[in-house]
Amino acid sequence: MKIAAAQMSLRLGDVEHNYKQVEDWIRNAAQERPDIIVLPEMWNTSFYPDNIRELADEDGRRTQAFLSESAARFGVHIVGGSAAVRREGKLYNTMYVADRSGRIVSSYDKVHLFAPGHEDEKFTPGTKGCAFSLDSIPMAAVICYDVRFPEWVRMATLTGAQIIFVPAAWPASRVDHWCILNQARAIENQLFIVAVNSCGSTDSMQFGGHSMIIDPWGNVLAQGGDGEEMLCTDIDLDSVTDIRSRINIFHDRQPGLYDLT
Ligand SMILES: NC(=O)CCC(=O)C(=O)O
Repeated sequence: MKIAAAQMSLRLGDVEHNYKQVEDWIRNAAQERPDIIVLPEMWNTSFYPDNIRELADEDGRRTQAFLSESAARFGVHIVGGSAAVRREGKLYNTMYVADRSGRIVSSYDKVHLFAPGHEDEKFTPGTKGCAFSLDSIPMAAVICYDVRFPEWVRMATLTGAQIIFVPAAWPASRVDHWCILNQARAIENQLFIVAVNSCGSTDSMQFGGHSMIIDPWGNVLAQGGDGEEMLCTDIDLDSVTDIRSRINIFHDRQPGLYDLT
């Protein structure tokens, strides 16, 4: 399976520019004939302008139509990072996944909102995880700060996922955490992690890039630098069963003992 990860620089609050840019990137990535294109977090507005409430996509209608139409046009699955979405007057940081027929197969509202950046004051957290299949392969997704919560990523793994996507808008100042956490999540869950960060800067934030495609042994198959870049890599899904047969943590874990309260 071939994965393309779009590490891009987005313009804060410039929704039209960002749509055009994402459209160009999807068109260019499609020339490499990937099975899946993955976008970063909150690509419609960047993370995040003061007037986010006005700019957010009402009911995610435009985002879903755009991802669906792009996926069908280029015959590629799109894990749509996330977009700022307004539903019933509330703001959400929402991922949509479109399969190559153009069907929206999953959506996910970010559950762990980044309180140090006041995301929790503006946005409403999701209440459910995200698991879906593409080409009959089970996969899951979390968004950015979610990756700091190993229990949440383990829950996603226990759905049978072989790949977990982590779109992000992670700052350069903590890019060492980003790399280590993603690698740890791949090793401890014995699956592929496709972690796609933003790069570039806004007035107050420098995003860290260093998107990563990591195999279930923790090997980094592809890694971005600081700037814009499309990572494109083949992954061998057989390695999930191979590694789990060598060290079978899913057989050896003791879930009955994991509540000490
Ligand atoms: N967009 C985010 O969730 C930022 C997360 C972050 O900066 C961190 O966990 O550190």
